[in-house]
Amino acid sequence: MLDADSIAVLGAGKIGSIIIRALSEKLDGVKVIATGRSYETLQNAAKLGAIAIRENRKAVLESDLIIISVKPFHFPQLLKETGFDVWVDKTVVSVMAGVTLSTLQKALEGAEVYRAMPNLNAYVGRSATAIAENGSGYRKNTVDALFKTLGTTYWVPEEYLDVWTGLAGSGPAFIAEIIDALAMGAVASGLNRELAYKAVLDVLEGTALLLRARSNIHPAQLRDEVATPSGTTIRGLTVLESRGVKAALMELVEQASRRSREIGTEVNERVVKELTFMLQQVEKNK
Ligand SMILES: NC(=O)C1=CN([C@@H]2O[C@H](COP(=O)(O)OP(=O)(O)OC[C@H]3O[C@@H](n4cnc5c(N)ncnc54)[C@H](O)[C@@H]3O)[C@@H](O)[C@H]2O)C=CC1
Ligand SMILES: O=C(O)[C@@H]1CCC=N1
Repeated sequence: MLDADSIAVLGAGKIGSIIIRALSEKLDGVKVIATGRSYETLQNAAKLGAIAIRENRKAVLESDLIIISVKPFHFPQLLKETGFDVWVDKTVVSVMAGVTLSTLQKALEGAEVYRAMPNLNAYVGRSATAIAENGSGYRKNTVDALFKTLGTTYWVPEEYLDVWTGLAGSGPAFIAEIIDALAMGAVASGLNRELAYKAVLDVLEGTALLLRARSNIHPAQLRDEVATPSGTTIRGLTVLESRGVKAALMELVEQASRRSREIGTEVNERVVKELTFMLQQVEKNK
């Protein structure tokens, strides 16, 4: 049973619209309200089953649970639009990269806050979503049920969220790049693009299924089973080693994770500035 009659998705962009679609299709009797800046965004959200409106403040006031899916650097502007007197007793889940629970708690006074990191594989119900909570856990089961409509959920300490962002949040982009490179290699060797692309996707899906089916064996074991002495695989692996591809992939995740932490610090500074300004305005108008 969901402990929320009405859910708002603030910022119905790429991830927001996938969330709207999943909530509308998979949860019965829940009202989904979506906001966006452009006519196209609102029209798309309405098509996916949401009540699409322009006013963030109204969306928050009319909802029990709010998902924030604007870009991290648009968060201060969003706060300006909602005001800071609307959050008491609301449950808020941010999917913004980097933005910490402490920043959210400061900005959304009186709300119960969660930070989640899904990925675009949610489109096919296969997001690996990490979620961190900040204390009361009042609507934890509801938050879990919502994100299970996108795939698998993992409840983790907040310190893991930036790494999760660098690995699983950004992951579909990294894997897409590798898929493209492998397909291009096949094209360079004479296979047509269409067949090459199909083959890479089959290999990728099959390898993930195989590793899971064999009780999560270490990938190195599978690699060694494939690599015949003096065969084709070891010739290919030698290229990866000589070009430092493994080290590059390790650094890729480290750098992406670091960027998530940096975004967290930068957004916190901007939010504090915005809140200070908003409080000054309130004092002035007294
Ligand atoms: N794209 C991805 O793969 C993932 C993105 N995220 C996070 O989700 C958030 C959104 O990312 P995307 O969907 O990729 O971006 P996006 O740009 O596609 O979506 C953001 C939407 O918010 C709207 N917006 C901006 N300011 C607004 C305001 N004041 N009021 C209402 N709507 C407003 C924009 O017009 C846009 O439609 C980011 O914080 C990102 O870090 C999280 C996981 C995966
Ligand atoms: O690139 C980004 O910042 C966002 C977070 C995870 C996926 N996209």
